[in-house]
Amino acid sequence: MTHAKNTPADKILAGPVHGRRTVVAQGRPSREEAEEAVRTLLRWAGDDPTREGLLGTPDRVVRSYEEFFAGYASDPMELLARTFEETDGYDEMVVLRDIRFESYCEHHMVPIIGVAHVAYLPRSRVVGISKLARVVEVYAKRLQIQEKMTSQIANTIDEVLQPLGVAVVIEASHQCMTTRGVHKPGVSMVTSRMLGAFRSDPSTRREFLAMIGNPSPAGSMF
Ligand SMILES: Nc1nc2c(ncn2[C@@H]2O[C@H](COP(=O)(O)OP(=O)(O)OP(=O)(O)O)[C@@H](O)[C@H]2O)c(=O)[nH]1
Ligand SMILES: [Zn+2]
Repeated sequence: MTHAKNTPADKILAGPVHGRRTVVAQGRPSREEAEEAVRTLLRWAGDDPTREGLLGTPDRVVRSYEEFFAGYASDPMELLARTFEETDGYDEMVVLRDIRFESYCEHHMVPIIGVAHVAYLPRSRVVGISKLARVVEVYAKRLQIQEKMTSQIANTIDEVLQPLGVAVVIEASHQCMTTRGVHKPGVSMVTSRMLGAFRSDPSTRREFLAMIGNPSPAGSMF
């Protein structure tokens, strides 16, 4: 079997990396096979993949998939490797709120669009704040359910930084519920994972929840 070259998933190493990087390298279809699969779906939808307007579509869809699923090629643990210790004793929570993301429902492969709020209580070192948003991005750019994505983000920060606590809240709209199936536009799903002080200390949790504000009114954001 041939393998496409220089695409994000080609960087994936064979063999599981503690479940963080999903292994698809072995048996990965070629780019041509992926494009043929798109032609099959176009025919399944009732259209003609040889008509002019659709000729370039398989290539575009495969390129889009490289963007949508770029997260399989990254190890989020590595993103948090660089930390800073010169904080002059800063020991309050660090909160990054309203991190917008687009993910994809693993049941229907349609978008999950929302925001993540991420906080941690540093023990002695802090991480560059963009890296928290990058961790969200890596997990979002995979097939997901919201609960798993919420846990993965919190667990990764906890494992690498070993802070006094981690909190992650995600609010998102699932297009599998809004544009198909039960058709309930305006519904958003809210999930949270609290670790360490955020779990054990109600006042820490309250402070975090106050900082991120109330979940947005259903559907107003996405
Ligand atoms: N818990 C959870 N459920 C999700 C998430 N994304 C999608 N779902 C749900 O996954 C379920 C899949 O149910 P199935 O009955 O197997 O699929 P389906 O026949 O397409 O279901 P409907 O969406 O109700 O039409 C649906 O209830 C979806 O709403 C998620 O992030 N978390
Ligand atoms: Zn779905």
